[in-house]
Parts: sequence; C-alpha cells; structure tokens
Amino acid sequence: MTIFQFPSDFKWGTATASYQIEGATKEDGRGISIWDTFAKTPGKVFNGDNGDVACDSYHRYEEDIALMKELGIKTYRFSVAWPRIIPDGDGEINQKGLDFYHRFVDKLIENDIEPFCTLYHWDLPQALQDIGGWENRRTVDAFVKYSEVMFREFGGKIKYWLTFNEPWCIAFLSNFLGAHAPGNTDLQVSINVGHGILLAHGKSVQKFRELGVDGKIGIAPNMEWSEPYSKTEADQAAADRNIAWFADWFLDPVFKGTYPQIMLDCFEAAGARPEIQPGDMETICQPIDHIGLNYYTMSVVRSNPGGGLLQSETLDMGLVRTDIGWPVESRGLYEALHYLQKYGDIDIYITENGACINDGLENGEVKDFRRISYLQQHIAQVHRAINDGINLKGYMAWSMMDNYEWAEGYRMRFGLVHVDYRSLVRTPKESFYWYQNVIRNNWLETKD
Ligand SMILES: CCOCCOc1ccc(-c2cn(C[C@@H]3NC[C@@H](O)[C@H]3O)nn2)cc1
Repeated sequence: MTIFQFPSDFKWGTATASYQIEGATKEDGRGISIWDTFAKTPGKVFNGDNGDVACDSYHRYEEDIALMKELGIKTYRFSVAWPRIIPDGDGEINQKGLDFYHRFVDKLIENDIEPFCTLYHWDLPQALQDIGGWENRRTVDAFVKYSEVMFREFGGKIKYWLTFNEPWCIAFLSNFLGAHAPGNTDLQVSINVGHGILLAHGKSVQKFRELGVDGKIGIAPNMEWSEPYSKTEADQAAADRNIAWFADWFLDPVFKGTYPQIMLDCFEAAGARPEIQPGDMETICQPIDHIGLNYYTMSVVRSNPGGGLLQSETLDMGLVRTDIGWPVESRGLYEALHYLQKYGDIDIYITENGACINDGLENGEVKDFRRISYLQQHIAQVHRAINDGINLKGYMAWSMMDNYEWAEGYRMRFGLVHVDYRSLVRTPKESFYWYQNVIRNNWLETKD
C-alpha cells in the first residue's frame, strides 16, 4: 500500500453551479436566463429536461450544507445566478436575490466551509442575449456592474472568486458547436463571444482591484489534454491546436495580452478572426491570483487536413470510458498542470474533476466503485504534480450532488450524492464516504 500525504493546508472541496442545482427559477424575482430559454426549445436538451426544479437547492441548501459538513470539505465552489441579482441583466438590483446568497454563504461560513464563488457559470440573463449577448459590449459593461454589486455585497465574506467558468464552453461549445445555450453555430460569433467574455473578465478584475476587495480572483478554463498519435510534426501540431483551443486561446490574452498565433492561423484559415479594438488586450491582460482548472478527459489526435476547424481527428485508443462516453486517462491532468506552468508559478485549484457514473440506488445504496477508481487515479496525479513543485492549492470534485448536466438533462450523474429527482431525497454514494476518508486523513491510500 502507498500513502500519498497532502499539504496540511490543501483545500479539499466539491463544486456545483446555480442553474444545475437551484431550481426555483421563477421565485423571488429571478429573471429568465438563456438556459431557461434553451432548455424549453424543443430538441435542445435530452427529454426536454430543464432547471425549473433541479435539486431544489434554493430551498434545500441547509440540507446540502449539512451533507458538505458531513463530507468534511474545506471549501465549496458554487456559482451565483446573475438573473437572481439583476433580473434583466442590466437594470434594478433584486434584493431577494442578494438575500438568498447571503443566507447561503453565511450558512457555509457557520459550518467552517470556505465559499469559492463563480460569478458566471453560463446562466446569462436572457434580456442581454436579446441584445446580442457577449457580442455586445453593453453585456460586458452589465457584467462589470453585476460583479461590482457582488464585490460590494460579499467582498471579504467571500475570499475566493472566479469570473468565468469554462470560457471554451461559453464561446465555442455554445456558439460554434451549438450544443449549449444559446445554440449558435457560427465561428465568428463564437470568437466574438470569447472576446467579449475576456473583456468582461479583465474589466471585472480591474473593478475588483479598484474596490480593494479582500480576496483573490481568477478564471476557470477547462482543458481537454491532447497528445499526438505519432511523433510526426503534423500530429504534434494537431495536438498543439487541440490544447490551445481550450487553454491558450483564453489564457494567452489574460497572461500575455495576445491571442496565440497557432489559433489565429487556424481561425483565419476558416475565415474568422477576433475583432479587437484599441486597448482591448491591455484591458484583458490583468494580473490574476489563481487559475481554476477543470479537467475530465484527454484525447489522442492526428493530423487530418479534412478534419474540420482544427484539421485533426481524434482516435479511439480503447480506453475505459465513463457513462457520458469520455475516456478515462488521469495522466492528462498531470500533463495539463505542467502545461499551465508556461503562465508562471500561479496558484492553481482543480475546480472541477469527476466522473459521470450513472449507477442507481440499490437497497438505499449507490455502489459507484467506478467513480472511486476515477477519483483515486486523478487525485494520485494531483499529488504527483504537487510533488513536482506545482503550486496546486486545492481539489474540488465535480460534483457535490447529481444535477442538471446541461444538454444531457438529468440522465447523466456526476454526484458524490445521489439525488432522486422525484422525491429530491439525497443519498450519499460509496464515493462520498471514500472521499470523506481522503479528506479526514488528508492522504490517499493506493493498494499496490
Ligand atoms: C456538437 C458537439 O458537442 C459535443 C459535446 O461537447 C461537450 C464538450 C464538453 C462538455 C463538458 C461538460 N462538462 C461538465 C460541466 N463542466 C461545468 C459543469 O457545469 C459541468 O456540468 N465539461 N465539459 C460537454 C459537451
């Protein structure tokens, strides 16, 4: 048996997001979001599932926090629903929305759980989408106004902030691939959206510094690590493009003030390019305190001139897959962490890592041993990276509980806690108790 001991101040946690767990979409003045609209558009979401009820965490958050306390987590990553705070995105502040998050954050702190807040986890107020969404600089300014409201209300109480969750999903999955809200399928639109959220990120960080908020702020990219099928230059370049699409396209502007040439060339070949105004890149390139890395899977790719935008194709290497179809390869997390060192010795949190394992309740238990195996492999890679000297400060398992998995609806389950969506009864899974032990010991045991 091998014991992997973690640093005494390592932040073990879990993560969720507002639209995926809260429900209460028409309560206490909440405005409509693009996901309310998208979910109710026929054909967009499996089974027509929507977030109207979800896990009903808007009403059951005390029960959820009691489970977090039992789990023993040190930090809990959640997101704030912008439509609860400013229902039409840019107008009046909704006090009932602020009151909810004060109750919620106070309860976390009362239970010695550090709140880790994501300002934007995809639920854009629909009224802003109606004027062009992130392509319109009025939306950028509205986000800065929303973030200022949050900084003034919660600054000091919340010490860890993220501006945007998974900019690749917001820009490309949602506006080029069309799989998520609002469902556009236009490359130029997706590049415009990406530029808009980077501007919003930079301006929000500037506001955070201007207000002198007692806390730290960063951004949470998702990385699908990629490796070349062969040692040829063409295959390596294909892997480089796949990685840069998720990471460098967003982190180069934030850390270097420039877009990566490898992707500018790629998009140019497809007839699209960022529309940069004077001063934009300086605005985006604001010093940040941490990166939140979301990692699930990796791919092996090879060059294919006819292979679409990235001129590459992904190969099936016969790896075990989770129930959502993603190959399991924890080594990609280790490689991704080393890759991020190009941006300097910045604090990194794993803000999402987890497995879609759809095991159900049997005699009141969920024996999700496949999830335990996934978490064990990935946490071992986390330890390996820390041992290499990488500034890895915490790990937040996705997700605290089963929840609304976007276009997959409720059929895909990522939770450490099972949710019965009819009764809303929560049941800790085997993985909950396994993770509870890792946290309690602050070490990982592997049988070898
Ligand atoms: C048209 C082709 O479309 C194929 C689907 O392509 C993807 C890619 C990536 C994802 C994806 C989902 N997640 C998990 C979430 N991260 C944030 C949190 O809210 C989790 O629910 N990460 N990446 C989904 C779909």
